[in-house]
Amino acid sequence: MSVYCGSHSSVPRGYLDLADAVGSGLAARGWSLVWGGSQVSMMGAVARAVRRGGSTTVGVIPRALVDLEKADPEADELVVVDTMRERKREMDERADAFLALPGGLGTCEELFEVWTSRYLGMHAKPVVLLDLDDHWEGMLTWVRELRARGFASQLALDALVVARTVDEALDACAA
Ligand SMILES: CC(C)=CCNc1ncnc2c1ncn2[C@@H]1O[C@H](COP(=O)(O)O)[C@@H](O)[C@H]1O
Repeated sequence: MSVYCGSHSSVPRGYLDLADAVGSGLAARGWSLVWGGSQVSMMGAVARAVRRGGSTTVGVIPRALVDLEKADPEADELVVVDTMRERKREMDERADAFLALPGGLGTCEELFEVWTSRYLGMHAKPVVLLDLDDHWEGMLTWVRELRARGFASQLALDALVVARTVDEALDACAA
C-alpha cells in the first residue's frame, strides 16, 4: 500500500512515532510499502519500521529530489523517475490502497489526486486519512463547507475514509 506523509525535518517528534507505528502495523499485516523514497522525517520513519517488521519498501523518487529528499539507500527497490507525474503514477499503480498521515502541501497534493480520482470512478482502491489529533480538521471542515455550498457531493466526501487510530486506518485500507 501507498503511504503519504510529512517530509520536513521540522515536524514534531510525535509524528515520527506515529509514522513508526503505522510502519509496524503495516508490516504486522504482511503488507509492503510504496512511498516517496525519502529517508527523512515521517517518510523515513515509516519505511524503517516496515523493514524492521520484515516487510519490503519500494521508494519512488524523481531524479531531481534524490539529493534534496535524501533517497533511502535501504529501500528494497528504489524507482528513480524523471518527473513528479511519473512518481505519482508509479506509486498509484503499485499500491492497492492509499493512506495519508499528517503532512504538508505535498501530502495534500497526493491525497487530493487519489481522492478525486476515486470519486470520479477511475479506481476503486481505498483512500484513507489518518487523523488522530485533528491535524486535518481545517481541511475537512472546508471540504464539508464545499458540500454545504453545493461545490462538492456527498459521494465525493464519502470516497475518503477518515480514521482516528492506526488500526482503524489499516482496517479501512484492507476493506
Ligand atoms: C509537477 C507536479 C505534477 C507536481 C505535483 N506535486 C507533487 N507530486 C508528488 N509528490 C509531491 C508533490 N509535491 C510534493 N510532493 C512530495 O510529497 C512528499 C510530502 O511532502 P510534504 O512534506 O507533505 O510537503 C514529499 O516527498 C514531496 O516531494
